[in-house]
Amino acid sequence: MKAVDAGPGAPMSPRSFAIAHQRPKSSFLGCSKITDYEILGKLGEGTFGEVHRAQSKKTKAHVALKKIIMHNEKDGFPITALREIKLLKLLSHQNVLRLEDMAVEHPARTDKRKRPIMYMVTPYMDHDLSGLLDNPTVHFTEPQIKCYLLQLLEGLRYLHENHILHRDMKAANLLINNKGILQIADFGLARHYEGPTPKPGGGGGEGRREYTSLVVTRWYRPPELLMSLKRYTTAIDMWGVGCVFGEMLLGKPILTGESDGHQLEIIFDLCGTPTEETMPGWKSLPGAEALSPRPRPGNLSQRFREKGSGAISLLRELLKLDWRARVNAHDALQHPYFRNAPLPAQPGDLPMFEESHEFDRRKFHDRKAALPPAPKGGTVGRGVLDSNSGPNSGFNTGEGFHGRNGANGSRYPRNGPPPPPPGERRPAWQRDRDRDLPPRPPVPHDYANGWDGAADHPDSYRGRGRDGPPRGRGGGGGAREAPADRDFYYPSYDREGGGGRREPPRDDRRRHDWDDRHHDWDRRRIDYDDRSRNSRTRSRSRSPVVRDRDRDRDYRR
Ligand SMILES: Nc1ncnc2c1ncn2[C@@H]1O[C@H](COP(=O)(O)OP(=O)(O)OP(=O)(O)O)[C@@H](O)[C@H]1O
Repeated sequence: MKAVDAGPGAPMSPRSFAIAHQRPKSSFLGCSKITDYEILGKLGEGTFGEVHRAQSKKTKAHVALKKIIMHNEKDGFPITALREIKLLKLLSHQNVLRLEDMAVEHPARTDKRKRPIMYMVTPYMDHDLSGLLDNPTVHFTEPQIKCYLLQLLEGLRYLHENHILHRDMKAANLLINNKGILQIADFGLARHYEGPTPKPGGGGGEGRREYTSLVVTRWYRPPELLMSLKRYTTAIDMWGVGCVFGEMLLGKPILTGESDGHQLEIIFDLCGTPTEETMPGWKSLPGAEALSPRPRPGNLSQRFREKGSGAISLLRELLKLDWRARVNAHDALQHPYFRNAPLPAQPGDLPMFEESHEFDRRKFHDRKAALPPAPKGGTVGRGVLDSNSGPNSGFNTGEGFHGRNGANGSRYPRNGPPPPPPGERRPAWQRDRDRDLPPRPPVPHDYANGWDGAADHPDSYRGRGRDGPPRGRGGGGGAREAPADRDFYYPSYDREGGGGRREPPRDDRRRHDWDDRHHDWDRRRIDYDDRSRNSRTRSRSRSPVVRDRDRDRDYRR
């Protein structure tokens, strides 16, 4: 499909974008029944749903089914999921995951739930990059890294030229098949971008309007977002590409911050402390006011010295502190790194690997599984973990409409992760390997705090509703109910002595005021925590978010 650029002066509205991007009708099946697919096993558990592998009974093609879970049946089909579906239906590029069908599962007669469960159907991909990199038997060669990176940049150039911000660029969202094709997945946070599309030689350019800065998973979050820039650009995705590139080079994530403050610190360690030269105007960013980082030159060349000057040079371009000067996808594709030996491999020449998905590592390795997770929310929550059931569990069992079940909404029960289900796919290499990494970072607070999206355009692909106070349900560890007319998820902080999250008033003009008041309220909650617990209790019981904020405060001091 031809990229459509309305030109710098005339950004496209989501509606005109949709009209300009109609995919041929034949490329989308429509709505099938879940019984048209044979479920083969669980592939992943994202923030917003579970992903299962299945085979189409008609075509025999292997597919992935992403279950759209709803916390509350009465909330209806989540509008943010609708937006993700709508966007995915428009996109058509070799390096962007394609939505092929929607499948519906009607509840059994005996089932209490009334609404059907919907599944998004995409082609099955053998790996996600995160899972693949975690496999100790897999070692990427330089031509292979170049091949994946080229495909990632092609996919991103397509998205950016079409005014789409992905906003959750990370290795786990890059799917790879055994034909060597890489595809960008998970458009749950993507949105229409109203700024000018990046121009050759023009970096990311200047942002035109404000969006929420609480997007992108922490390890992949660029410094400008960590410092709360709201007028950001497509350059936020390019930072994520830099992190993924570094991760492919080193075989593990390169910036594994334990809190937002720590994340900034390690970015400064790598890229140098910002100055007016390297990041003009950084001091006036809202999140930088209290920062006085110790000066350091950055150690990028040192850390990647074995990877060659070409890789270092491209990495430097992608990990530029100054988002305006950060290389865009178009220019990155022209970087000499791809023209110098060893040349990029062709996808078809790449070796085949044992299938690997992030979920396997999370379930069997990652300490994240055992931690109380950061509050997560958004469109759809987490179903009950089908730990002790077969691969088809969750299908016609009614799980799709369950709420979250663990402490603080953990995907796991309070006592930590369950034992692996009998017979579930489990690559041998994942049983005996523990990597020395901190727990995976939480998804952006944005997912959790419905109000953050309020800064976004109403047409945002992940915009949030805004009116009315939430109806709290209280009770430790549970989710708070969202108002029926909205697709919010309110994580509960009751155990922390706070209440649930609140959301901004409907009136846009009051939104920013509200945000400020909300932050005050947040701070008060942290103070409350400090006062009300001795330090030992606190370190045991504070949620990661509150802990992060305390740590951030210390860093900022
Ligand atoms: N088409 C697919 N083929 C194979 N595996 C897939 C596919 N789609 C998703 N997965 C697996 O499921 C995981 C979660 O999928 P996805 O990122 O779309 O869900 P999410 O709920 O939005 O997750 P996140 O928490 O990252 O936002 C992926 O990391 C991947 O391992």
